[in-house]
Amino acid sequence: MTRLSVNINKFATLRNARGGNLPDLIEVARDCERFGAEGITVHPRPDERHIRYQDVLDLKPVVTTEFNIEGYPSREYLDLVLKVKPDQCTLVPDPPDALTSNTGWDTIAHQDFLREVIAALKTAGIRVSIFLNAEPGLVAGARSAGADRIELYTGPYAHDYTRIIADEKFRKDNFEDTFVKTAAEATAAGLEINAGHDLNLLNLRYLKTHIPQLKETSIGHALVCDALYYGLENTIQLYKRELTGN
Ligand SMILES: CC(=O)[C@@H](O)[C@H](O)COP(=O)(O)O
Ligand SMILES: NCC(=O)COP(=O)(O)O
Repeated sequence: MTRLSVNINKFATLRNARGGNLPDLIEVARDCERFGAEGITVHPRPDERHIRYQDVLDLKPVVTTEFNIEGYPSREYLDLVLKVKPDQCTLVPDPPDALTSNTGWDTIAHQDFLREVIAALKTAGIRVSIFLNAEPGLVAGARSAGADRIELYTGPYAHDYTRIIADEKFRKDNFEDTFVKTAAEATAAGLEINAGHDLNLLNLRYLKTHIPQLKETSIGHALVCDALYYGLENTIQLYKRELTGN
């Protein structure tokens, strides 16, 4: 089974736009779970452009499925997650001014740093996933750093999706030899696999079909946009249907 973890960053973007508490993130998280979400993901960025550190503290007692906190392992991030102790931390190499996450870790160059951070989080009983580009050669470094999971950065997959499904040579070079091979390497190394970034109702089923061992997809931007048209409950059900194949 592949869990759908709803990333609620963009609900916080809307809330912050007016300075009040509408939409109320606590209600959003509760409703997402009531509508079928199997996890809640947040990504508190240093500038608190959407999710604020206080939101993370407020959400902790509310989330009853799986709580996944993404972020760059700065001192502030680590102090927060070691206080909150979520089910999972997903480490991303984003600089503070990143518009969004747009690359994964160099698990070789950052091996010592990742190993130290991951050890501290696992000592606190937190599962650790690290954001990874679909490059099979990076998997060994993720394993030796002590990660429990990798999260495949699916931005390039989403960008190239229509060519991937239409062009056999392009598909081999940009999906089979990257995403599928990286997933196979990770499974062989004993790592579980998450995926996320720019996944949507168009491209999700194909990814799940070709990487059936996916444990979790965390989806936010497109899901929130779809919810504006289809409603949140219906949208969550539509995304889950793409993961179950029904
Ligand atoms: C790690 C990842 O791909 C997403 O969590 C992404 O970072 C979303 O962040 P924004 O909502 O700030 O774009
Ligand atoms: N880890 C990916 C995530 O949480 C949401 O990414 P996106 O769907 O907002 O691109």
